[in-house]
Amino acid sequence: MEHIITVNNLHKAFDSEKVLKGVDLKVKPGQIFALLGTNGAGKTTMINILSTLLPHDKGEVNINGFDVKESPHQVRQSITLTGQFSALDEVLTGRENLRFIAKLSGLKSVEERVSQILEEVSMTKAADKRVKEYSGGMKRRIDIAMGLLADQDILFLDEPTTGLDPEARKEIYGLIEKLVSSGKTIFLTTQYLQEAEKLADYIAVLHNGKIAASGTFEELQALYQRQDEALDLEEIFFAVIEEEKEVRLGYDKTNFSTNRTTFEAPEEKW
Ligand SMILES: Nc1ncnc2c1ncn2[C@@H]1O[C@H](COP(=O)(O)OP(=O)(O)OP(=O)(O)O)[C@@H](O)[C@H]1O
Repeated sequence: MEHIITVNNLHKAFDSEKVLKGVDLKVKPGQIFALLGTNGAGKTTMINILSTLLPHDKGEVNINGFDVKESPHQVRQSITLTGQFSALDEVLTGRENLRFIAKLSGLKSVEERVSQILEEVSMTKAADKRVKEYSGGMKRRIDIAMGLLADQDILFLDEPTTGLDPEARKEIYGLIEKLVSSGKTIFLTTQYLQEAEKLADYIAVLHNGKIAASGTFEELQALYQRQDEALDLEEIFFAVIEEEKEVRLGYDKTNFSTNRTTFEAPEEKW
């Protein structure tokens, strides 16, 4: 399968607020795909639609060969979602939390699977301590571990490092890299652009309800330059947003030059 996630012309409105206005994107299997956007751009809305939690108004979403509207059950069997807020019971230990979810999911060989996953997220040593004694990074690792129990192919991680200190963020990124090297596809949102720059195989910027720019970091660098100077992802992100504003309002460009001629997602690069 060339693309494990395909989104075509996706629209979503809440009452009169149009949040997604024709999103197109494609994700290759085994990639780390980072969706970036300012607060309120619609990143969580996207993740919720792609993971079948929220119905969309128009367009097609295909996950692992299944349409989210026609085959939500099969989509759910292909994915896991770790949201922005921890789903852990603080009174239980990490192991007990995992055991609970493993049993609820009807997994076989629960103890063996739980130990295996604890090892995978490097939490074997602290597994029998109560979650309330864990650091933020440890909690997040158990949160991600819950999603790994059933061994799905695609992981949606909504801001997996938000609220963590730099060291804990590094640990989570190490874990994400490990998961991808074991064959998972990761679709994540993040506010930490430097980390997305280092980690992501493919980056898309959601702005004004559409993908305003997308590509590998190197492709984005080639498209957005300032006087032939290479930009980092943060500078590219602001250039994209600034450029969109200029195009919508009809301003002249002043600060940034781009090699872009259109503002459509560069399909040929997928
Ligand atoms: N259930 C809902 N009902 C009404 N409006 C909603 C709902 N969910 C999201 N919105 C609105 O949709 C817009 C996009 O929200 P969303 O949470 O998807 O953005 P985001 O990019 O994830 O933001 P953040 O980075 O702050 O988490 C916001 O204006 C939000 O208020």
